[in-house]
This record gives sequence, C-alpha cells and structure tokens, in this order.
Amino acid sequence: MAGEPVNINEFEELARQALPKMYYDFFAGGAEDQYTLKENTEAFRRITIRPRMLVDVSRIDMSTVILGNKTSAPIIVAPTSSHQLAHFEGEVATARGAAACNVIMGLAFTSTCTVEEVASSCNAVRFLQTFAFKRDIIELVVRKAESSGFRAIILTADTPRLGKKEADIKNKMIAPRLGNFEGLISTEVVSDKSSTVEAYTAETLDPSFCWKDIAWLKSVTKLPILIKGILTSEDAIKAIEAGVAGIIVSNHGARQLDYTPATISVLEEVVNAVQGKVPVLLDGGIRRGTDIFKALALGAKAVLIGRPVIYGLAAKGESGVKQVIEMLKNELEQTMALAGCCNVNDITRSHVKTEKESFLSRM
Ligand SMILES: Cc1cc2nc3c(=O)[nH]c(=O)nc-3n(C[C@H](O)[C@H](O)[C@H](O)COP(=O)(O)O)c2cc1C
Ligand SMILES: CCCCCCC(=O)C(=O)O
Repeated sequence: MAGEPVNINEFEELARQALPKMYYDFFAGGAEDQYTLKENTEAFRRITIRPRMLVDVSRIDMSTVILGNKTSAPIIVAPTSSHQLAHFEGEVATARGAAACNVIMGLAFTSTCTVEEVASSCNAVRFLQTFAFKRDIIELVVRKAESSGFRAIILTADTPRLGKKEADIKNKMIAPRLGNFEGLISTEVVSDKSSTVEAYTAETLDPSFCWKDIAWLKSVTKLPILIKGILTSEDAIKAIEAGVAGIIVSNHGARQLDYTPATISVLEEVVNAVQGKVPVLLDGGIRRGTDIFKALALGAKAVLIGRPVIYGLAAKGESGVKQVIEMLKNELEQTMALAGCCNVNDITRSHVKTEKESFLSRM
C-alpha cells in the first residue's frame, strides 16, 4: 500500500503485514463458517442513508453522554483481549489512544496489561468488562474496577463457553500471559487438542451463570452494569427486569455462535423492546463513519469498535489507535455534515432506509 492508510480496511492490511499469521488470525477470525463475521459488515451495506439538504452544517457536534460520562463522539473502544499480541505496549497504548481522542476505553479483564497498569497510564473514562466467570473471579474484577476508578462494569453474556474458532485450532493458538490472572490460575495452561485460549476460558468461566445472578452481581458493586451480547427483544426485556443500566447489542464480533444475525439487523428489535428505559449500544462490523451514523439512526446511543482498534495498535501502536479512532470520528463528522445533521440528536430513524424498507418500496 502506497502512503498512509486512508480507511480502516487499509489499517487491517497493515496489521496483517505486521503480525505473525497466528496472531492476525486470532484477531481477525470468527467462529466456524464465519457466516456472521461476513454479515456483520455486509448488513451495513444494505442500509442506505436519506440525507437532508440545505441545513446549516457549519458546526458539527458529535459529543454525547453515556451513563453520565461525556465523550467527544458516540464511539467506545470495545473490550478485546490480549493486546500485547498486537503491540508490546498492549492495552496501555490502546487506552492512551482512546484518552487522546476523548472516547471511553472498554478494557477486557482478559487483557495482557493489568487493570492497574491501564488505570495509571491515562485519564480515559474506563469501563471494565467481565465474563460470567466463577464468582471469586467476578468479585476480583469488581474490586479492581472500583479501586482503579472504572465507571462501569460490562458483563458479557454470550460466553458460557468459548466459540469454535477454527483458525485458532489449526494454528494451535497460544494464549499470552494475562496480567490480571497472574497467581490466580495456571497461566501455563496447555492443551494438545485445541488452542490454549480455549483452555484458559474453560478454567475460569461459570457456565451456570444466569439471569438471577445479575442480582448477585448488583449486590457486590455500586457500579452501573452494561450487559453485552443481547440479540433479541426477549433478552432485552429480561435485562431491563434484571436492572441493568444499559444494553450492548453484540454477537461478540461473530466469534461465539455462528449464524446469529448481523447486529445492525436486530438493533431496532432491541431498541423497540427497551422503550428508552436504558441506553442501547451496538458493536460488530463498524468500519466506517457511515456505519456509526446508521446505528445511531436505528436507535443506538453509541457504538463499540473492536478489531479496527486492534489493527491500529498492531500497525502503529498508540498513534495507530489514535489514527483509527480519529478516522472514524472524521468519517462520522463528514457523514453528519453531508446528511444534514448538526448533532447526534439530529440523526433520526428517517435518515436511513433498511433493506426491508427498500424491498417493500419496490413492490
Ligand atoms: C481479538 C478479539 C478479542 C475479543 N475479546 C473479547 C473479550 O475479552 N471480552 C468481550 O466481551 N468481547 C471480546 N471481543 C468482542 C468485542 O468486544 C466486540 O464485541 C467485537 O470485537 C465487535 O466487533 P468488531 O470487531 O467487528 O468491531 C473480542 C473481539 C476480538 C476481535
Ligand atoms: C486468552 C484469553 C482469551 C479470552 C477470550 C477472548 C475473547 O472473548 C475472544 O473472542 O477471543
């Protein structure tokens, strides 16, 4: 590629060149046939934008407030594990990149750097993600989140066990040392059948964790809980009943159950079920500012960005993370200007046409 990357796909190509195949496959890959992986991005292409002309767009304000936290744009770094496999500075560099762009940093508990290292490295607003781990591990997550100034807990609900990522199995993917687990479980987990990533999670997850256990989680923390991995109205209603502070529509970047729908295609179902009671966020397949615009038009308060941030990190460390986030912010700003929206509240349902609506209008 000649010159600087001009879009996220070019950052992905830089990351592919920078990383050993095993690590690139780990970051880029999805579960099984990778049907959902492809759909997550393709479904955005089937939604068109209905722009409005002759609006005064001389000043565009992308800022918003998420669970009481002001942010420069409706963009959050998605919690993703193992950043030191992308760059030696790992999540510390990612968080600094997020801080430089004034967006919220979602940190995975399965990070390579520790919670404390990330917290002391930057002043980004931070949310800490936990899986449905065994309870003593969740209690540790909560203690670390509270003592290190995190503003919310993200509970990932879609991972009672790890999805089958065939590239990792073929590559015999070796999990890195995960800072927060040092001394807690064996960090030398080995498995001759599959990737050590799978072995890691098998040792820590509690597959019996269910809706009633959210009451327990709420009893051990004062932090707001965002539930991540919701794809249906039925579960959205259960999440509201369980008292979560927000919902993240997500299929885990297509790394868990294959043949789940593209997240953007079920966003509206969840938004309608939630009836404005809590904010609804979305991740999966966001690669353009136009994708963010479409998600906001369909009712998302903000989006989370997973792989693009990792690609920026792999390509150029902290400055790559910053460039990726700035690129998406600039593209969103451009989209808002050209669509006639001065701030995020101006982006409405009537600014997009879904595939179904296009189909019906042709009949
Ligand atoms: C390499 C990788 C690791 C991930 N690790 C986690 C994790 O530890 N916890 C979690 O809740 N989600 C994890 N995710 C899912 C992301 O939080 C997010 O849902 C997904 O990446 C969004 O899709 P996108 O990559 O297309 O933006 C991971 C995703 C990737 C690509
Ligand atoms: C090395 C531990 C990896 C934990 C699982 C991370 C994850 O959620 C993923 O999709 O990968």
